[in-house]
Amino acid sequence: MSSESRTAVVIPAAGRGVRLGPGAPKALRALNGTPMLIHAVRAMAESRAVSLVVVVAPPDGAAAVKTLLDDHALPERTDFLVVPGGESRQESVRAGLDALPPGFDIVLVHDAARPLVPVDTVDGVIEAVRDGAPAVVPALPLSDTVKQVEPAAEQDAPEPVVATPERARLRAVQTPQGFDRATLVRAHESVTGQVTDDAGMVEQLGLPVVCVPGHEEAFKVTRPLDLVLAEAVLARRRANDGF
Ligand SMILES: Nc1ccn([C@@H]2O[C@H](COP(=O)(O)OP(=O)(O)OP(=O)(O)O)[C@@H](O)[C@H]2O)c(=O)n1
Ligand SMILES: C[C@](O)(CO)[C@H](O)COP(=O)(O)O
Repeated sequence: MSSESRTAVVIPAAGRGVRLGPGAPKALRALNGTPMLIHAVRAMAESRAVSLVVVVAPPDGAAAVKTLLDDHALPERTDFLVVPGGESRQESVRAGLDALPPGFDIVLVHDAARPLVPVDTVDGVIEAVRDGAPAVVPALPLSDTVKQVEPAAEQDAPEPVVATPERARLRAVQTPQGFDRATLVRAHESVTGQVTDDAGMVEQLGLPVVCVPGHEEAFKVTRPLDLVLAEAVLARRRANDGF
């Protein structure tokens, strides 16, 4: 794939954010006064390689998300589309893919819930796809030892440990995940089971997926403590910009 290849990003933003607690859909909640989704959109549009961003809005919230995008300053070189999402992340990504116009050979899929990913991480993923990998995921080594368990039937009941995978061979994967468009479309057309990320669908096609370095600041806002961390990261960026 050449450096002439055009890149689009699909941002699934249709989740409710149940683990974050009661409130508006997660992507619309504020971080430092600005909706998480706007941070995520800006993070993608900061890459000069990205010329289209497709936002997948909560099913009944597409009009509100369009207004939100219109009301915030975003780079003029990037086009934006908004489509309604589905019941699962997988369905939402599929809705975004269906809305992609022709002419984009590289597609990134980026969680609205990872609003602070640095542009160097985004560019690293795009570069690896341009270099010929059909599927690329940013990833970090784990800090904790991981146990495989037999899940308990009751919440908080003790769970028997089945195995301890070798930590050095494990990675925690983030987004944006990057794909050769035809590969991602084929994965979404042919893989029907439950998956938790798009690269997992490509794996199921038997195609290679590679990891490139992720970034600590690309963490996913999932639980309330993550909001505290996200605001602290933004405060640190502001302080650094001040010097
Ligand atoms: N039906 C869904 C579910 C999730 N997502 C998006 O997928 C990303 C990752 O999902 P997650 O962090 O699990 O978000 P939620 O599903 O909102 O979280 P929860 O499971 O706590 O409800 C988020 O940007 C979320 O908006 C989506 O577009 N459509
Ligand atoms: C895609 C993802 O962010 C990669 O780590 C993650 O799998 C999404 O999981 P979620 O439980 O749907 O947030």
